[in-house]
Amino acid sequence: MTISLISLDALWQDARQLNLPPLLAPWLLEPASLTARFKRHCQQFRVQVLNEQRSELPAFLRQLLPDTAAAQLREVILWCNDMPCVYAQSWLPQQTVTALRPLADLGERPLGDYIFQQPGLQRGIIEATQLDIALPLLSIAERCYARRSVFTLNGLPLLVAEAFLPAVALLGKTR
Ligand SMILES: C=C(O[C@@H]1C=C(C(=O)O)C=C[C@H]1O)C(=O)O
Repeated sequence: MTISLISLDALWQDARQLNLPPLLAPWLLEPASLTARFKRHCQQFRVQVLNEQRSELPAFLRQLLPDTAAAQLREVILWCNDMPCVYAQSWLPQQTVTALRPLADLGERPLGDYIFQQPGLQRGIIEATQLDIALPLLSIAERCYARRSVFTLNGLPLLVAEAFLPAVALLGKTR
């Protein structure tokens, strides 16, 4: 069984009910595409793919993605002006990837650039938590705020989780 680089098994709560740090709150609560928000804040934005493979869904995600046996796991770093800003972990159920072929070979194309263009996109509630993120290759070992939500595209689900790395606080608060 393959596992993700980082386990996001934590106590997740509705982000609107949490007392979030003022500098991070606009990022954690962003209802639209995080990719689009970063592109507004950065001269250079890019996606670094860390891992993309078919995986068994971890038990702690089964309630969020019921009826999902296998999924495509995608782990990326979002870079803004050469600073690592987000570690993202997405779980794309096999039935969703089969129906929406571009999800099968995104490569360095941001997931958000695809899903936010699809008519019929719906987003569930945004949950948030704090958890330890260790990315030795980037010399990162931090307790970070993270968010996650389930998207549905014409009824087909996928889960996106994003952990905000320390560099995000340097990006300022302008929209
Ligand atoms: C869902 C979005 O896509 C972003 C890009 C991701 C990717 O390319 O894997 C993952 C999470 C998001 O930060 C978004 O832009 O909101």
